[in-house]
Amino acid sequence: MARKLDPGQLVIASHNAGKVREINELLAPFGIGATSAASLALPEPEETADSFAGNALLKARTAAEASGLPALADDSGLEVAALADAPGIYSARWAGPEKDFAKAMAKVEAALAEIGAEDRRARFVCALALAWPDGHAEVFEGEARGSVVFPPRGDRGFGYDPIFLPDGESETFGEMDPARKHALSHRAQAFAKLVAACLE
Ligand SMILES: O=c1nc[nH]c2c1ncn2[C@H]1C[C@H](O)[C@@H](COP(=O)(O)OP(=O)(O)OP(=O)(O)O)O1
Ligand SMILES: [Mg+2]
Repeated sequence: MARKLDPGQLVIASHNAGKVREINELLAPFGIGATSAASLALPEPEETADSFAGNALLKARTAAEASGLPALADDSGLEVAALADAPGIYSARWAGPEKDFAKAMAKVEAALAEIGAEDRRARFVCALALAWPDGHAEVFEGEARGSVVFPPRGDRGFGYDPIFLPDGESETFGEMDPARKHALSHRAQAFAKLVAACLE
């Protein structure tokens, strides 16, 4: 049995504004007041684990310990099949310290061109970790399957959204209405599992 989350205060342990916005939109129907890690000036831990779940747990535990509140962290990334699932857990790092995702998307295109790959299959993966100050934690994973397209399309969303075309859709995550992204995304899939386990 997963531990239930009280509708009190929750810290969103992320320094990525795009993610924080999406997580707030997902939390809105549950009446949970969320504070951002940035507004509490929480430290940004080094992501030393070798999996999405491991890094999500590390971020959630650090924030729960520092704030004394339950903390929700998200570790996510883009896996491109022809690139042996790169950039994967290194998705943020491919954008460099300046967080230049135009550069990161161009790197994906160049890496595919370099090996002459025609296979464009890709997926977004998200691990959400919920940690309490006493050390208890729960992790939930979700994925969205699709393909990468070039050139990038659309300026909604964040990160690699402009090159991700979900299976069965005609618009990239960068083009589509945010509500549509929430119906399909890796983050929304993981969140639905969290809701079923910890909020209902
Ligand atoms: O829905 C998404 N749409 C587009 N790109 C996405 C998405 N979800 C993850 N991504 C990419 C960009 C992000 O920078 C990286 C996650 O890296 P990740 O370490 O989990 O997040 P981060 O460093 O940006 O913020 P933080 O660790 O403070 O939560 O994967
Ligand atoms: Mg990060």
